[in-house]
Amino acid sequence: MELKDYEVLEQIGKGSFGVCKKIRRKTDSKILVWKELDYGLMSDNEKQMLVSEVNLLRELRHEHIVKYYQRIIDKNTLRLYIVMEYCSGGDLSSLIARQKPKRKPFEANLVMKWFQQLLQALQACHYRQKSDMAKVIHRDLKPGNVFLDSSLNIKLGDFGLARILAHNSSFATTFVGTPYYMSPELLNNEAYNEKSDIWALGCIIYELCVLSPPFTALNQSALFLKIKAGKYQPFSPKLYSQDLAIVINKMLQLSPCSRPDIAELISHRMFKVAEMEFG
Ligand SMILES: CN(C)CCCNS(=O)(=O)c1cccc(Nc2nc(OCC3CCCCC3)c3[nH]cnc3n2)c1
Repeated sequence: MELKDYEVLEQIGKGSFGVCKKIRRKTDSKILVWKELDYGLMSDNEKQMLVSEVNLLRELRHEHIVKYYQRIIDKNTLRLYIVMEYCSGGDLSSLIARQKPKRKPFEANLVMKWFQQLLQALQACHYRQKSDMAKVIHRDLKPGNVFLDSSLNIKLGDFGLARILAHNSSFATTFVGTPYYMSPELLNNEAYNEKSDIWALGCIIYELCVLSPPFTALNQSALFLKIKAGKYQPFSPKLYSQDLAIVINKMLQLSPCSRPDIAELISHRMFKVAEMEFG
């Protein structure tokens, strides 16, 4: 397939990597998206990193990870197009923003479903990382990178791209969001590890229950102090199980080794109850 095999429908948004557009495949009218990246300003090293990130994207196949279809390189415009599945439910950050004015947090069953699906998606990534020692994918886990399909199932977005391009000065400066989900170890410039994802996931699940992240501040330095202090407003368990509140608290432990890992979380009894009730 080439660029001419697709029809551009509309621009969905702009990310640190470039532009995201909704497209239609002409052969079967399937709706997809592509992300356009300008690699014209990239050094050879950055291009190499981009190639390896895209190759990793191709290998991550999981029902709760956005499906990668193909990449198209346009040597005339020095642009890379990455074709992926379109998630009609949009991104979680927009969903939370729409839920907030209703002052009604998400249903407990929905939060547990999304929690379980996010854990399954992360497990697929971590497993992949383990088997391929060559490269650990840095995940930029945040609600804006978590999408939903038409049945409100989770589709974890393409994190690697944002990270790769963040190294590229021209990209890093233009799109800097507030790093609400940054873990204490990352603030201390320690190595990124799987437990950093557990922290970010804890922040996201907390936000689904409270409709705001556990750590907020008016500026970045105040936010960093709050994260390093690790103190946050406990959410009222009246809408959610005590188990959930305890698990989130463990995921937001300052020291990475005190946080549970994916395996512990996936097998937690709080998911069992849900399965028993709804089979
Ligand atoms: C029911 N409605 C209220 C739902 C509103 C929802 N419809 S919507 O307005 O077109 C809409 C909104 C946001 C996303 C999507 N689908 C989507 N977005 C992606 O990336 C967005 C991009 C990410 C980086 C920053 C800029 C935006 C994807 N990447 C791979 N697959 C993707 N799918 C659709």
